[in-house]
Amino acid sequence: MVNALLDGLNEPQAEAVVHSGGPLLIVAGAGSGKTRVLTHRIAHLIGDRGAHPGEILAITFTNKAAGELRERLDELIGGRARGIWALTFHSACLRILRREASRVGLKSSFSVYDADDARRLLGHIVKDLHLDSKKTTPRWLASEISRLKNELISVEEAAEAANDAKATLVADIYREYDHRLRLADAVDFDDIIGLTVGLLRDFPAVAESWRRRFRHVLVDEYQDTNHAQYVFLRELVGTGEDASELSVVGDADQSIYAFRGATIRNILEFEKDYPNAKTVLLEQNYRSTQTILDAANAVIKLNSQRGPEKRLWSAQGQGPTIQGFNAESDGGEATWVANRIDDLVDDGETTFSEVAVFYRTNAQSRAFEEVFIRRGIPYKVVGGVRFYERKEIRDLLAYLKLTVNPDDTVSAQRVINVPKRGLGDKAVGAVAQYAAANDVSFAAAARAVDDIAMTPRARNGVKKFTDILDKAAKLAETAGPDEVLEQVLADTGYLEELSASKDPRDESRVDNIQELISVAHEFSTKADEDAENDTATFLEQIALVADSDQIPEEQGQVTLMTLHTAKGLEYDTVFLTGMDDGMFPHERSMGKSEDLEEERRLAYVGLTRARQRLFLTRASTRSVFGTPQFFAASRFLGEIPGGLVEWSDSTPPSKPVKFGRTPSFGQPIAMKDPGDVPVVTAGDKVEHAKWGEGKVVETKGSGPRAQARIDFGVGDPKWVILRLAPLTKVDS
Ligand SMILES: Nc1ncnc2c1ncn2[C@@H]1O[C@H](COP(=O)(O)OP(=O)(O)OP(=O)(O)O)[C@@H](O)[C@H]1O
Ligand SMILES: [Mg+2]
Repeated sequence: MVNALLDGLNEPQAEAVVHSGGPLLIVAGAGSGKTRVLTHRIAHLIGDRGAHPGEILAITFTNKAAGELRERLDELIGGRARGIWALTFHSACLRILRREASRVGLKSSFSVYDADDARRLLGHIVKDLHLDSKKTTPRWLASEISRLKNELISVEEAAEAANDAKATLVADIYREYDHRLRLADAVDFDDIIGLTVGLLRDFPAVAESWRRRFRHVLVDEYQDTNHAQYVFLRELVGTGEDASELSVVGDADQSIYAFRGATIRNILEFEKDYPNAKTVLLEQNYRSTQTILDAANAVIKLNSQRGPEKRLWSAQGQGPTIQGFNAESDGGEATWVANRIDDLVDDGETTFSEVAVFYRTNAQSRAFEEVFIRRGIPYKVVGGVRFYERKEIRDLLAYLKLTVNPDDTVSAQRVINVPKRGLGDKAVGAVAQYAAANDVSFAAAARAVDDIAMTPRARNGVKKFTDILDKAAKLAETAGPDEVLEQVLADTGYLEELSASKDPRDESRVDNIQELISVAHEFSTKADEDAENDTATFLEQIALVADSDQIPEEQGQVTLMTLHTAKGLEYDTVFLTGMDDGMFPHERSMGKSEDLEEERRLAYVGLTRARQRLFLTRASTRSVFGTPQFFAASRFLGEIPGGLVEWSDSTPPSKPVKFGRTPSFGQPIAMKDPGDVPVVTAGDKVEHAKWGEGKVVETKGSGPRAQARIDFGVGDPKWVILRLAPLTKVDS
């Protein structure tokens, strides 16, 4: 057994696998087998050290990664792997919370609010407190409160620490938000971790029993843990005599979730936090060619905030040179990428499923999708607007959530008048007011509708709503989520409303609902013996899907995703696109050096996903909100040694394209020579080929970025890029 598990591991890897006793830290660069070591270590614990699978908690960054870990273990040690908890932080803490709910003041049927629910709840609060929702946006509040929760700062501590108007406002809303969450018997994502920490801290006996249960805790991607997750691990594992064995693997250079509170501190100071820790360094990369590694190393070297110096090397040889392409437009960039993919697949060099296209932000997928559809290149976009974020799906899930937790206020307010039941804002407001005055949940208030002043028609509507909920809740006691959904659809007339609609989008909504019912049906009839298949579990699974959980299982599709989602994955062929300053590094991150370093780590993550072939592409103009804008090459490109990349350019534009529409693919828009760019100032008269005569209102930028806002007498004044616009100055 020992040999079988250690076969195919190098010396430090094997050392990490068999290490026993104190805490273990494996720090190493990308592709050095960290995840592989973790998997082998678990197999070793069970196979050679006699650990019971139930004693193992393995924390991965996504549910998909957890699934893969289980699969790999199945290969290594067979069915015995089933009892281990291979979960994300959120799934693991949620399981613990469900079992101990009453101790933290929750019912075991509590709801999980995702980001959208949380923002809605904050929206209600902003409205009820008569705050300006443009200045105090729910999105901003959500991120402020999330930051506090990730730091484990309680409502009281936030209020105490608040020393200016802004912090006081946030603290006040934090208090109200938490109060309303508890009234709704709901937790948000950050609470899942925070409440579990509270549980372990406040109930030493509970902490001890979980510690006895999980004798081995293993964490992948440790560099992306935030403070709350760090404390959770500490509390769970313990530090005394009875501490469990903690093994973490990570790479400070791949920490890319600072915006969610992740802090490299956790990995940099592991040895301080756990003084008897053993540290293992891995230096051989098994994933990529030396060329790819050289490029990645050259970029990351420029960061000042780093872990121990790593010398990552590959035995795979130099491999092909990196290919770079300077496109004139984002459409041209996408066309070039499609051409390369077609060539590689035609030549039998790779398959579609071994190709990934990365970009910085979700919106960038559109240009690629358009070209791929035209070309018949099969693809799948990971992330973006997700199935479970669609309106009709969220509506139905709201009903489903209410069957499990009748106090779920955000869900109740969402669907009390969906489909329409003759309830105006006034009636809904009256119910909400009653709820606030009596400190009960919205749905509880709806049930007391006889005590609330409103028109008989509205009262009837409310009663119809609570009747539907009661009936659905009753069915949910014995039936699966698919049957409950079908009954809700029948009772509410939701489908009829969609069918009667003339909006063409409503047709696809009906398809989506069908899809949801199929998913629910599949879930309900799942044969897996130890799987729970009640509605609450179904909802939980949906609430915790992460972007990278949707990576295609079926073969034969190119994968399109953001760089953040690409973490931990690998592909034969990788296209890193949108390599323009302002796109990547992202515009918002170019100011502060620590933000720029985070972007550089993201570049490092992207570059190191490639096994064989790496392509870097950019475009000098991109359509931003329908208007072409000029971009300079990403500074990261300049950081890669020239000899590693072979650049090519698109052919210069032959004929000018009319300004004012998105440049079409492969048809770059014309740019004036610098000498021909009109120089204008406010007050100047100009003539535009399409819009006619206008007057310059203001100007900004200089050189190739010079822009002017021009009033053409119709609509709002328009911003144009002087280098691109078919515009001449008119002497007056
Ligand atoms: N000793 C080894 N022999 C052969 N292949 C290996 C060895 N160690 C790792 N690999 C392979 O190298 C690739 C990278 O390994 P793995 O994904 O575990 O690296 P990682 O350090 O977790 O990377 P990342 O930092 O990107 O998460 C995988 O395909 C893995 O199977
Ligand atoms: Mg990994």
